Parts: sequence; C-alpha cells; structure tokens
Amino acid sequence: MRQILVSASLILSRAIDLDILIEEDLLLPRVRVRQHVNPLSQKYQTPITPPVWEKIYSDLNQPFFLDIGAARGRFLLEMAQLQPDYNFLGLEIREPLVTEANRIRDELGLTNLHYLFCHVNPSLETVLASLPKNALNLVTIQFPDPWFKQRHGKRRIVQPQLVETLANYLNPNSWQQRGGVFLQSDVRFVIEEMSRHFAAHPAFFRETSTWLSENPFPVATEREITTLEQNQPVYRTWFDRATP
Ligand SMILES: C[S@@+](CC[C@H](N)C(=O)[O-])C[C@H]1O[C@@H](n2cnc3c(N)ncnc32)[C@H](O)[C@@H]1O
Repeated sequence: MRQILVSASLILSRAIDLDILIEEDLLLPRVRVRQHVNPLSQKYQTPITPPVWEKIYSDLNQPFFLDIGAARGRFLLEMAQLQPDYNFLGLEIREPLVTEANRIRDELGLTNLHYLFCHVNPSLETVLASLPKNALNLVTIQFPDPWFKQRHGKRRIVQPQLVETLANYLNPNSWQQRGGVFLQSDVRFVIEEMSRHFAAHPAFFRETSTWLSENPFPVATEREITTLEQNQPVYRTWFDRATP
C-alpha cells in the first residue's frame, strides 16, 4: 500500500475527475435506508456463504483491501479506481446499500471491487477463509456505529473475536507493503475502545501513541467528509501486523 501513499499527489489530481464521474452517478435516486439496524437481531446471525470470487475479481492474486462497514461504498469506489492493482472488498449490513453499490460498480466496469451484504461479526471468518491464503493486506474500520449506550456495547463491530479473526488472516508480511489496520472515528470513546482491543492482541502493534493528524489514504469516507465539514475532530490510528 506504500504505492498509495507515495503516489497520493498524482492520485489526487485524478481524483478530481473521478469525483465528477461519481457525482454524475448520484443523479440516480439515492437508496433510502434505515439509519441503523440492530446487528444482534436474529436475521443477521447466520454466517453468509461467500460468492465464487473467481467470477467477481479479474485477478484473484492481487492483495485484498477490506473495508468493514462500507455504507454506500463511495470510499472503495474511488480507491478501486485509483489502485487497480488491489482487490477491494466492502462489508455492509444494510443490504439495499450493497445492492446499489454493486450496481454502480458494474456500471463503471470495475473488476477489482465488490460489496458484500453481511453482519461482519458472524461472517468475517467465513469470508476471509474463502480468499486466497495471505491475500488480506489492508483493513479499514472507519466511523463504525458508536452505540452510545453501555448496554448496546455488544452491537459495536470491534470485539475481541473480530480482532482475533483479523490477526489470523492478515498477511504476516503485510507491514512490508504498508498494510495493516487503519481505524478512524469521530467519537473518542469508540476509537479508544477499538484501539484497546487491537493493542491487547499480540499480533498487532500501534504505530504511534498519538492520533494521526491526516488520513493516510487519498480518499475521505462519507462520514469523514461530513465530520470535517462540521469542524469536528477525527481520531485516527494505524496498527501494524507484528511478524510471527
Ligand atoms: C457510521 S457508518 C460509516 C460508514 C463509512 N465507513 C464512513 O466512514 O462513511 C457505519 C456503517 O457500518 C455499517 N455496519 C454497522 N454494523 C455492522 C455490522 N455488524 N456488519 C456490517 N456492517 C455494519 C452500518 O450499516 C453503516 O453503514
């Protein structure tokens, strides 16, 4: 992923054109969805059956970039165009958003991008086990639903089991290609809780003890854009995969 960082300035000039392309797509009606779904409801508990990846990605041997909680998928839609030598996969629990994101992906003819409808916690293991060995190089968890009430804590995406699964599947050499796990949130206790869970696992170590001032990627997420427009703080951190 160092390529993304090094070529960010080149990419940014291209991103202006891409933005226009994507905005034109938005002339189509936006899918209306509930703002939140309860991930603990019974209907989301069965792990999904992963698709046949060979039918989706034109080159299954490329490294994978996983975005957990992809929402409308705009972040990945731009990233996939900027970084054709990566395969991008977005996981999202609100099915209409996934259907619409895949429709736009098809319209643009992208063969390195897919969105998958699932509740990530029961499905992540099955999804990652279905990818080629050591394919997973980069993971982003950006602005996950905070679930402010303490009794709703189990609804938050980042739980010790999710960290364990990522540790098992993230390529142990990912740090050499600037891979790892990138976390960001506008809610302090959420980023602190996520960071605690990753720091508690021996497979991960945090790169810096302070929050990153910049997003290392050349594309901002939808929630990130809104937060920055409102002059609200964004807390970001990066975890590397420790070598075994
Ligand atoms: C606040 S939004 C942030 C979206 C995007 N990452 C961004 O930064 O703009 C959180 C997203 O995570 C999705 N989500 C929440 N819980 C989930 C779960 N258990 N599995 C998959 N997606 C989930 C929500 O539906 C929502 O689209």
